[in-house]
Amino acid sequence: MLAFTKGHGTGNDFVVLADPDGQLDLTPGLVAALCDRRRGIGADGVLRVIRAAKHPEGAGLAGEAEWFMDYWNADGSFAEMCGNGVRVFVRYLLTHGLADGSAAGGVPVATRAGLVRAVADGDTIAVDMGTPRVYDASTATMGPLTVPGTAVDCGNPHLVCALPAAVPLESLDLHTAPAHDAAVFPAGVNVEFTTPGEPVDGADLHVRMRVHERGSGETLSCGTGALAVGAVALRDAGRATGVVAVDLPGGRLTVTVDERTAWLSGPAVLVATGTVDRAAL
Ligand SMILES: N[C@@H](CCC[C@H](N)C(=O)O)C(=O)O
Repeated sequence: MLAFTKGHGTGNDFVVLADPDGQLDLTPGLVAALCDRRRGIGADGVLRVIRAAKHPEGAGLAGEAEWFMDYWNADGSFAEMCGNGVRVFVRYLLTHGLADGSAAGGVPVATRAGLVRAVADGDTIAVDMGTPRVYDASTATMGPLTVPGTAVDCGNPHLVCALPAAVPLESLDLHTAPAHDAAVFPAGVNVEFTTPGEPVDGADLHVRMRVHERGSGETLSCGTGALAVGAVALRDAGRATGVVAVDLPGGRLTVTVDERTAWLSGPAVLVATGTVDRAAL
């Protein structure tokens, strides 16, 4: 039997597996079976909680972070980064006394994209994600609709596409992945579609979005996707810094860009614990 915790950040849901010493034989097949919404637990991805020193990709950061976020997409593929995943991961560490929430500088977490730090404040967990790199123009195509977009590196790859005013966000069929340019995104891409939102108190800009995630399909929320959308919204507004409210089907995330970095914040909760019969998956 395998013990698990289930958590989510604005509806982007994860199976959390505690494997501090790296003894679990976690395979793409097991990840996909756990994430299966009919035959398994169901999730957009798996977060393995493993000591950085015990994971080959985390060992280099073991001096700075005790824990490595071993993130897997629902189809069993890896991703370099997951913004909502980090927030749920830190919620797990704090709930289980595995990290000090009052530590100066926040809770450090090693990821495939490097070290991030998170700060908890009640229901909200904010992560210093570093400044996203807005770097290229490209397109996404769905059937007859081709939408120009902007490539953004948040540790993982994103393509942010502003919809024409005549195409409502709700009208998109994201059951299948939008086609993208493999020359720009050789490792695949997460595609965000955006439309402007009404003014929101406390934010300089407001954007609504939906996302098709590499390896997980359409999800209710994507933290790095919101980060990418926030960075493009600020660029398009001619601003170097500011606060962007990003509304997704699963709720609101806030992106705050200052001279040094970019913060991603929003709720992160643990909702269930249990055991799963590995042999029955
Ligand atoms: N939902 C995540 C992103 C997860 C990884 C992504 N699917 C990829 O393959 O890059 C988030 O909250 O950032």
